[in-house]
Amino acid sequence: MTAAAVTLCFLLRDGENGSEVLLGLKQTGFGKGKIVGIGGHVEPGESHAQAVVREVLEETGVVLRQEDLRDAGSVHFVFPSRPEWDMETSLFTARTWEGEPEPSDEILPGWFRVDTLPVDRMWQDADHWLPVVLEGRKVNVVVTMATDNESVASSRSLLGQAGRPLDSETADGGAGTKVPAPPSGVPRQR
Ligand SMILES: Nc1[nH]c(=O)nc2c1ncn2[C@H]1C[C@H](O)[C@@H](COP(=O)(O)OP(=O)(O)OP(=O)(O)O)O1
Repeated sequence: MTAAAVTLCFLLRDGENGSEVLLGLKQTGFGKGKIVGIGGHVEPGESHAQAVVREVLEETGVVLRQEDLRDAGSVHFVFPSRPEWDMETSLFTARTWEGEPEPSDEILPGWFRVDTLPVDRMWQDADHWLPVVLEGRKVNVVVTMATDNESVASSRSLLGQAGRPLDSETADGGAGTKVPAPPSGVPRQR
């Protein structure tokens, strides 16, 4: 089965306490209740850049220009127990856009400090690749999920980059998701 083509864009800004990234609480569908990157499926006939500009507009109201996108590589999510969920995800960052993020039916957007990402409320693999992307580096990672479709069975960098999480095989053993208290202002939706 071919992995679905999806795309994510991480908007970055300078906050009072350092760099901040726009993420969002997923309010519907796949990954509901998790804090996720902004993006979605690439439609037939669209480039990945066109798709991410459209998705960011649909989900947050923010207007991006393709020329302001920075290519940050890709992550292949593999769900061996649910191959129909496999996704090949192109990643972008952006530092220039128009408008302020607004909630949509799908996403409740929010700014998070890059040095304290809400990893306990994200897909468990986020910690394996997102910090690298937000540092401005490119990734090319294959993340294989465990049979619970939540834990990470392994993650492997195809770039052979240095750095512990990306070039190490992990074996989280299918443990359940940790559910700590949510940060204030963002409702828990699990
Ligand atoms: N293991 C994983 N870790 C992660 O961080 N994001 C993942 C992931 N598996 C899937 N995703 C993301 C990638 C993709 O943007 C999104 C797909 O969710 P959906 O099918 O709900 O897509 P969307 O509803 O956002 O797209 P559209 O339906 O096209 O609007 O989930």
